[in-house]
Amino acid sequence: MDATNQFVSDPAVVIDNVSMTYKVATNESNPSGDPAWSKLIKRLTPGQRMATVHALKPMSMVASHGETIGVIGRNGSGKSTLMRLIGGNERPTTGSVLATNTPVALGVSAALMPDLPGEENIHLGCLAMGLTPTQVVAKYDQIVELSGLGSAIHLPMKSYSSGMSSRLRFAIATAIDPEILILDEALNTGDAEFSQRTKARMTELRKQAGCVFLVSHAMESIRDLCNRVIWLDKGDFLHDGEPEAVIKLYERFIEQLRRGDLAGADKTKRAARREMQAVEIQESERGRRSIR
Ligand SMILES: Nc1ncnc2c1ncn2[C@@H]1O[C@H](COP(=O)(O)OP(=O)(O)OP(=O)(O)O)[C@@H](O)[C@H]1O
Repeated sequence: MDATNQFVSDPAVVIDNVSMTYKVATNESNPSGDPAWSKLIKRLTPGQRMATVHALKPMSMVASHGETIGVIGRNGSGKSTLMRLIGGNERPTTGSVLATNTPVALGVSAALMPDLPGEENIHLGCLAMGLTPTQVVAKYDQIVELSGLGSAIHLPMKSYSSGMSSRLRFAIATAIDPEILILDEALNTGDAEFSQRTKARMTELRKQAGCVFLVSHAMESIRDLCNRVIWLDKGDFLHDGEPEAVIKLYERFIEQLRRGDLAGADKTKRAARREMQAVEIQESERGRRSIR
């Protein structure tokens, strides 16, 4: 059994040939060279064209229960796009995302109200995630403790620093012991003490066989919290494996770019892609998929 196959036990999320393409208006002349868009272009404001952004090129992977998967890559590589697709916030252009449960993103902030104190926002956030009022009461102390906000929990959320509100959002999002949790750049604003608590909570989730996706530019957080890492670059799924191995390749690539060694950076990318053991998801019978 190869390194990739060991990830395939007990799948939580299956990403089956998923890609995401956006069409955006641009002032650049003939950005995509796609004649099919010429009719549409005529209807746009003069001077504007449609550009095609390949935010995520076709990719397949399987995330299992008990995995904390770090998602790394340069700006604009498709990390957040992939998280939105996994979270069900957007539909992919091709392929499908299958999950064993509804993924919880730290974006419960949508349900939170800046004018209300943290304590009332705990109720709002938990209700928005489907907890009953009795369950919220049972979880309340644990959430306040994890947030580490102390008496600030009685202050309106609009008075919180970005670190404080991200701590509260993390505490709320993990309160329901989510089976699938998406943390997109959510933990970077916490201080050292919160990092310890976050780590402990994420270890608990992993032990309960949760599956966590963690997008971060902070390699220390990725090293600390993840047991698997995927690397995206300009929409390409470049590598997938043990954190140290993937981070080493990524850091070499970034260093080569910094030095202006484009040939070296390209070589690193090609090596990463070549070494990756891709999974193949097959439809064994209508509606049933198997993983190779
Ligand atoms: N709604 C959208 N409409 C058009 N283009 C988009 C949209 N969302 C993302 N993109 C484009 O898709 C590409 C990937 O963006 P994405 O936000 O997924 O990257 P990222 O890896 O999360 O970047 P960062 O590290 O900067 O957060 C970028 O080129 C971005 O401009």
